[in-house]
Amino acid sequence: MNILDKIVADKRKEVDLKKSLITISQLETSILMERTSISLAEALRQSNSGIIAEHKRRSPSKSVINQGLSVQDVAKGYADAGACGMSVLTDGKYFGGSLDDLILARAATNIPILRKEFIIDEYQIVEAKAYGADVILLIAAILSREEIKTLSELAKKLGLDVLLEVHNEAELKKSLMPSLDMLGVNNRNLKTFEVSLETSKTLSSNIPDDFVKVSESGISSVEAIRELKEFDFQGFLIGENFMKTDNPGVSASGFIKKLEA
Ligand SMILES: O=P(O)(O)OC[C@@H](O)[C@@H](O)c1c[nH]c2ccccc12
Repeated sequence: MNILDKIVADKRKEVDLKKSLITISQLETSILMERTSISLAEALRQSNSGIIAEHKRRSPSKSVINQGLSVQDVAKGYADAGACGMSVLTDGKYFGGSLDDLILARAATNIPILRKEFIIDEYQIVEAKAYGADVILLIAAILSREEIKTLSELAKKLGLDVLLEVHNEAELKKSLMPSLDMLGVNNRNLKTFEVSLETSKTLSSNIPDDFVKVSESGISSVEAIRELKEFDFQGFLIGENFMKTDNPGVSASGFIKKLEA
């Protein structure tokens, strides 16, 4: 079993357990169900920098990145830095995140927030909305076309944006459908952890213009973003490069200033 299979097997158990403890109707009583979501796709279309800054304490590829920060401070720092959006890891076992992180980030900022999670069930989409997310991630490597359709259509019904993540041409071909807003190319292979920005560059021409293109992972320089922009990418998801520092907001701010200079 590769790491992605393991994560998904654990996630199925976790979701089954949660469903037995808190029903969808209970989730739907959250006052955040009434909140109007902010579109990340729209924000990216209008942004110069296109930075989506991530809160990530640890990861299977890196182990510990930064365990000692308050997610509210990180969220405020990213928003003050001029990040276009924020991504919050909510997986606990492999990434050290939680739904509390999501709701605390929500309380701290008004920029669009992506729930970064391994979504395999409609339950997790209602949960995303109930805890204040604006956007959900769907990962093509772990979903069938039918599942992508059902999940993305539910997200749209709840007013959420959908970022669909691919890593190769087959995943991209199987996934294209109108209920997606953004197409993300993950430069990291989630099965082997290999990272190459070439993945984004190679796949970009196969992504139709109606989707906002996002390049994800392994981005650590302004120069890399300038290159990716030439391939029509408008969004750039950056985690470790900011999170490995003592003050991710300050690093994001310096990065964005340099990019916009
Ligand atoms: O820390 P990085 O290399 O900047 O990567 C951020 C983000 O792209 C990465 O965390 C990520 C992209 N897709 C995912 C899917 C699940 C978990 C994590 C991810």
